[in-house]
Amino acid sequence: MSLLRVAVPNKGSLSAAAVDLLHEAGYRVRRSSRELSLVDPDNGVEFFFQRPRDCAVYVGRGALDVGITGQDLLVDASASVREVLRLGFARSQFRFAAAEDARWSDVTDLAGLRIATSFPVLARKHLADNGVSAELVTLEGAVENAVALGLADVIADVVETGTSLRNAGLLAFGAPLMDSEAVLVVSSVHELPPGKAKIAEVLRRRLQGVLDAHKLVMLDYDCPEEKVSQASRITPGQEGPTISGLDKPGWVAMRALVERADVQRIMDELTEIGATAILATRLEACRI
Ligand SMILES: Nc1ncnc2c1ncn2[C@@H]1O[C@H](COP(=O)(O)OP(=O)(O)OP(=O)(O)O)[C@@H](O)[C@H]1O
Ligand SMILES: O=P(O)(O)OC[C@H]1O[C@H](OP(=O)(O)OP(=O)(O)O)[C@H](O)[C@@H]1O
Ligand SMILES: [Mg+2]
Repeated sequence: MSLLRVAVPNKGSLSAAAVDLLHEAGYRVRRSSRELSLVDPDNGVEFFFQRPRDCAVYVGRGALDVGITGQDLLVDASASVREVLRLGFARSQFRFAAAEDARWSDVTDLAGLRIATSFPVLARKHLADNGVSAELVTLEGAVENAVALGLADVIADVVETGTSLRNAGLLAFGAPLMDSEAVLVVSSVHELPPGKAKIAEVLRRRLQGVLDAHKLVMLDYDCPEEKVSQASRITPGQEGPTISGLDKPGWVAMRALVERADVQRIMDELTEIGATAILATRLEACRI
C-alpha cells in the first residue's frame, strides 16, 4: 500500500512543536536537520520537511497529501485544503501596525498608502474585501523595520505578544485581519484513496489523543463512603468516576479524569470534603 505523504515544518516557530507532537504520537523523528524526508513504514507515512510556508503550497497543490502549517500561511498560499485538526500552538493574530503617532485607525484609512508585509495575498484580499486600494511592499521577514526605514507607511504582520511591534515603536490598529494557529490539513485537490485516507485518520486521531492528554490529568483519591456523591459532583469524569473497594471500612478509592487547568482547585475541594491520598498523574496519550 502507498505511504501517506506528510509535510512537516523544518524551521521556524512551527517546527519544534510540530515535531514534538508527532514524536509523542508515536511517529519516527529525523536525526538531523539535513534529512529532508523520512520514511516511517510501521505507521504508513513518509514525512517531508519543508519551510512552513511551503508546507501550505505542497499540500494546497496536492503534491503532498497532508501537512502541518499555519492558518495564515494557508490563506496566503490560497491553498486548497481541508482543516482536520487545530493544534493549539503558533497562535498569533495578523494585524496592521504603524508608528505610535500615526493617524490611521482602520483598514479604510489605508487607501494609497505603502504597506509592507510578508503575507501579500492575505493582505491584498483583506484590502480588496474592504474596497481599499493600496501599494504592497513584499518582504521576507523582520517587517517591523520597514516603517522606521521609510520603506512603508504601515505594516501587516504576525503579532503574538506585541514585543516586536513595541521594540520597533509601532502600534497595531484596526480589527485583526485574522487569528491563526497551527493546523493539520488534508489536500482537497484530489480525494485520498481509501488506504491513505485511513492512515490520515489514524494520524488525526493520534494527534488529537496527545492534545487531549496534555489538557487532562488522572486524579486518584480515597474518599469516605458518605461523601461519594459530593466527590462525584466535583470529579464527574467522562462517564462518572470509577469507584473501587479499599481495604478500609467506610472508604472507597475513586478515579476520574479532570482538566489540567482546574486540578489544583479540584484537589482543594476534595480535601475540604475529607478525601485523602489525592494523586494527580499526567497522561502520555489517550483516546477519548
Ligand atoms: N512569534 C510568533 N508567535 C506565534 N506564532 C508565530 C510567531 N511567529 C510566527 N508565527 C506563526 O508561525 C507560522 C510561521 O510563521 P513564519 O512564516 O513567520 O515562519 P517562521 O516560523 O518565522 O519561519 P521563517 O520566517 O524563518 O520562514 C505562521 O503561522 C505564524 O502565524
Ligand atoms: O508579537 P511577537 O511576540 O513579537 O511575535 C511576532 C513576531 O514573530 C515573528 O517573527 P519571527 O521571529 O518569525 O521573524 P521574521 O519576522 O523574520 O519571520 C513575526 O513575524 C513577528 O515579527
Ligand atoms: Mg517568521
